[in-house]
Amino acid sequence: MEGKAKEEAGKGGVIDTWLRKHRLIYIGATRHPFILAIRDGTVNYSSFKKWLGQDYIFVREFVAFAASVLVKAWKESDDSKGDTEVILGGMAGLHDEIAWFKKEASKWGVELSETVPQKANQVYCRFLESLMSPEVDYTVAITVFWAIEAVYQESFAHCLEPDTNTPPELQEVCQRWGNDGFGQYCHSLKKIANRLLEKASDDLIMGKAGDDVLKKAEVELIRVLEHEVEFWNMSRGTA
Ligand SMILES: Cc1ncc(CO)c(N)n1
Repeated sequence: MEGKAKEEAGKGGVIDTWLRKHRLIYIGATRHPFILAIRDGTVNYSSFKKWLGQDYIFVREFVAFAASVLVKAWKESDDSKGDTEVILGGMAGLHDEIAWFKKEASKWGVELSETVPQKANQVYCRFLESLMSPEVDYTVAITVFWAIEAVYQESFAHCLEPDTNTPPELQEVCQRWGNDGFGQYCHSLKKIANRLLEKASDDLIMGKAGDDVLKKAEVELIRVLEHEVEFWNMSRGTA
């Protein structure tokens, strides 16, 4: 990152700078018509069930990605900052989430064992798999990790705001990602990502490596947002 960008980032962190820069796609991912339909109570239940089955498959893949991020945190930082605890806490949450998906699927009559990943889901999972490689920098991986969690947090918290018409039977789903604890967790991930991005930016100024890492983190962040939009689109489609 150049001097000016860094100066600006100093005010709210690198991530907020990027979110301002890529605002349209960020809004696209966090205020998608699928989410707006939950929020105004017009959601189509076949879409919801489709999302549920597909997201279960995604989350199982995401667990493996989370494990790869944990390994990177353990390897690359001295962990005096406690990064591994934050990630481990996230993984514990994913463990609960998988149990919750099974319970929810049986409630809605979705047969998880018969659910096949749709195209957008396959593409997103392949993207995650590419980021599990040891070659991928911890800074890039944690930025991606934060973005994936943050999109759901922002999206579902939006459905829980006052004066929304989120159907009572979907409140619990929205609570899962929209609750304050999940918000805190996302904030912790964001702080870790910002710290590492800041460091990459300092390394760049000192003439050390860093430029590649920053560029790649920004590119992959945008890709996450694009994949999230596609994932919502897939869920909304009745095919
Ligand atoms: C597609 C998708 N993105 C993000 C999350 C959550 O964090 C999820 N469960 N599924």
